[in-house]
Amino acid sequence: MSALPASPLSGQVAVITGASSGIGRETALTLARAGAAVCLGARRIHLLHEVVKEIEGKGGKALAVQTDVTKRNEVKNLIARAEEALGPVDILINNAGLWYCTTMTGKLDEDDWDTMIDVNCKGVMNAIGAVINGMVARKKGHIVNMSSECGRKGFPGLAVYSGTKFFVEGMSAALRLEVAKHGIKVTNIQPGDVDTPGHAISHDKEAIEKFGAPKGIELMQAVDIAEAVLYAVTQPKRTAVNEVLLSLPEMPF
Ligand SMILES: NC(=O)C1=CN([C@@H]2O[C@H](COP(=O)(O)OP(=O)(O)OC[C@H]3O[C@@H](n4cnc5c(N)ncnc54)[C@H](OP(=O)(O)O)[C@@H]3O)[C@@H](O)[C@H]2O)C=CC1
Ligand SMILES: N[C@@H](C=O)C(=O)O
Repeated sequence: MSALPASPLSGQVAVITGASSGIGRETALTLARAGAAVCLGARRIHLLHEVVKEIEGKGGKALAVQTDVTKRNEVKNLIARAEEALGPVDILINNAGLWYCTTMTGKLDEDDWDTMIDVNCKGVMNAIGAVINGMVARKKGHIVNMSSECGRKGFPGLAVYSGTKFFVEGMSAALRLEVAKHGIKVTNIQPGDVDTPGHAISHDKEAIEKFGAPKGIELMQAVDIAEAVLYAVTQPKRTAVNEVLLSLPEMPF
């Protein structure tokens, strides 16, 4: 099997949502290292600027745009700024997302339920809506959705979160069939537990104890998922990577 060229994404433009932390941050660094010009969207602009600085320090090209993916106009602005500064968007990484480990009984954290749906579902659709017709017009593009193993089966304590990722999976399966004829690929990345700050936002102590990230087991690292994204977006035109499921060996899926 031939080795990857030194800069397999040279000349390509990638937009990564949720690039201020965790998997999105590592994915931005990884795609930039592979030669892509990257546009980073998230709410914490100061963190995005740090990522841009790190990329530029290594000779890469990057742009930070403060973006709340739940606000459609802000997502359209993200894409417009990317296209203006870097060129047409070749790759969209729909990474922005969050989860609250919480049960659907007892004290109902319904506001958390709403937030997960807004970010993980509507946020993904806002980004797809902002890029898809341009990709169709150019007859090429790649949409990578950060799903989860929770998008493959429901996990107790993560029922609403699982539902959001099932949404991503179902939508992606249909979108993939719709846009294949336009030369657009759709890939879903489905990680198990990854060691990121995302675990810290949950506040339902009982649910966390019962259903939270496993203790005493080495979790995956954000860079592991970023490498999976790189694999998916650097395949030849003749090869479409539809799904990549990544699990903890000690907790096989
Ligand atoms: N860590 C894990 O175990 C797993 C994570 N995933 C998925 O990976 C993705 C990234 O999560 P992870 O890196 O772990 O968590 P982090 O908390 O480290 O990163 C989440 C990112 O999403 C961004 N984000 C959240 N809400 C919004 C919003 N409204 N608008 C724009 N950006 C937003 C955050 O940016 P900011 O706050 O600056 O806006 C941040 O950059 C998520 O989709 C998650 O579901 C999937 C499987 C396993
Ligand atoms: N990090 C997990 C949620 O707890 C997942 O997305 O699988």
